[in-house]
Amino acid sequence: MKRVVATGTFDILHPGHLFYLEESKKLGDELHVIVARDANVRHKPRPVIPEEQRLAMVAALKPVDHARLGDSADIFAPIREIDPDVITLGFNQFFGEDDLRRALEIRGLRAGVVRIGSYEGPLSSSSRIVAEILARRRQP
Ligand SMILES: Cc1cc2nc3c(=O)[nH]c(=O)nc-3n(C[C@H](O)[C@H](O)[C@H](O)COP(=O)(O)O)c2cc1C
Ligand SMILES: Nc1ncnc2c1ncn2[C@@H]1O[C@H](COP(=O)(O)OP(=O)(O)OP(=O)(O)O)[C@@H](O)[C@H]1O
Repeated sequence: MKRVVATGTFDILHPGHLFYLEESKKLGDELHVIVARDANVRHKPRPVIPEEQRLAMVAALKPVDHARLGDSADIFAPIREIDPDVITLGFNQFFGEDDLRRALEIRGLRAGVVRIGSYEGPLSSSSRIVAEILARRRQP
């Protein structure tokens, strides 16, 4: 049984998320998704949707076998528990592949790392959807 781990914030779901999760699932038999904790999303504006609600929506997607909230303090704690064969990185995730490989090796974790490509849809970005809503609802 080959386990794959995908990660992300998944604030406002769109086809790019689905593409990333479908491509991740193709790399193994069981897809586990780690959803970022609200408090850990510091590299961009805080998510609009609370973490439990983001988790519930991700868990309901077809390619997803298991979804959980990430650890608050140690991002490698869920990886130790799941013990995946592969960890996928999305096209715009800030972790470098080699940095992640090194961090896993130092901790004695055996997972390989695969970068997934991007899906080019018109509104395939949570932040672009938020910007579009703000633009359309702005008072004249
Ligand atoms: C291997 C790996 C494990 C992660 N584990 C956690 C975790 O336990 N808790 C958490 O809050 N975020 C975790 N993250 C980070 C988020 O899931 C997400 O990748 C990060 O916030 C970047 O968000 P983005 O999808 O908006 O680029 C992990 C990321 C990676 C690559
Ligand atoms: N258009 C897309 N094509 C492929 N993968 C995507 C796409 N959008 C997001 N992903 C991937 O889905 C995962 C979760 O993405 P995230 O929650 O950061 O959404 P996002 O739409 O990129 O957010 P934001 O627009 O706020 O940066 C990440 O691994 C990310 O690379």
